[in-house]
Amino acid sequence: MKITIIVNPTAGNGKSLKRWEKFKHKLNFIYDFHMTTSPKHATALARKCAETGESQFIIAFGGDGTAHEVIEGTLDCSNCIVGVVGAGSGNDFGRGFLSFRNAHEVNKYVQSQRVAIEMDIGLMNDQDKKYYFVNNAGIGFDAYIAYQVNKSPVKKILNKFNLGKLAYTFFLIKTLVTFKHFDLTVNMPNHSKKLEKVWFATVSNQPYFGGGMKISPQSNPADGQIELTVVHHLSRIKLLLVFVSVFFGKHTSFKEVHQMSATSFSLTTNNTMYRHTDGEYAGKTSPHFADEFSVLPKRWRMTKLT
Ligand SMILES: Nc1ncnc2c1ncn2[C@@H]1O[C@H](COP(=O)(O)OP(=O)(O)OP(=O)(O)O)[C@@H](O)[C@H]1O
Repeated sequence: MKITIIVNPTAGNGKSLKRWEKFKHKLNFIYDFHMTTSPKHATALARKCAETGESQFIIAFGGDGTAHEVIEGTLDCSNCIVGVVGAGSGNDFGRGFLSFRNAHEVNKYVQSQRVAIEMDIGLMNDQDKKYYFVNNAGIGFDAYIAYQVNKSPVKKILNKFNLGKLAYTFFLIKTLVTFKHFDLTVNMPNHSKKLEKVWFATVSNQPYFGGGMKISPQSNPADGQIELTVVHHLSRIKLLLVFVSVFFGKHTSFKEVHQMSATSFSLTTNNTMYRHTDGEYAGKTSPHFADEFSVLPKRWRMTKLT
């Protein structure tokens, strides 16, 4: 089996590279190595490995974005196993999936039988484009905050002082004051629902989002289902309360939080709304045109750690 390590040096605002410099000296096997040079590069590198037809063990070294990109490059590769070393800022992947915590665990896996488990991936399809999501995809309030934080130069400056979360808090408060709700029509295989005054709708493949919030406690990335969480009809103050309770997975007891499980959801908004997939900007909704969210079961293979 060929082993390839793909490192995103920019993940965790550069901390990933520093961690890699120490990590590599503890590895006791032979591997190919690539450093990404731009967004989506990890997908191209992983796809190249997958296309060789050889058995491949590909390790993504970075944050959620890097894990996502490597997985996307190995979709439907039955000879590929993806392993992840979480070295980003949010690292929700490591909360919902099992990832390597240190070099010792990677060495141990390489020396073992290298057992793999098949995992689901989510797909968001609008009229023009497909977007995959490993963790979750969303529309509305949270997507707009993620968009603002990612494009803000302030985030880079604050990250240098380990204060990246302050940027998120700033945009959360700003958006809380200015955000205008939307109406959402949800179509599922056997019923439909109209929800008014919606703050956000999140479709989850695994429980965590936003850097540790357990938004969808019942999600399981290997069960052939995805879960929709819709938060609507509540005041700005109560929304803050919901956000706090999400950290403890207690938000599901609020009557304004709707959760449902299915293999697909078709979501239509009445206004243009920001979207994200795995925390990255994924365009905007078009009013009255549906975005299709579905689960693609068992489409990639992950290290099974014991
Ligand atoms: N050399 C590079 N220069 C600039 N951006 C890069 C480079 N390599 C990868 N990227 C991009 O960096 C983005 C962020 O990476 P990643 O999500 O892994 O780290 P993070 O944002 O710190 O972690 P998390 O998502 O867990 O908070 C990804 O969207 C990826 O496309």
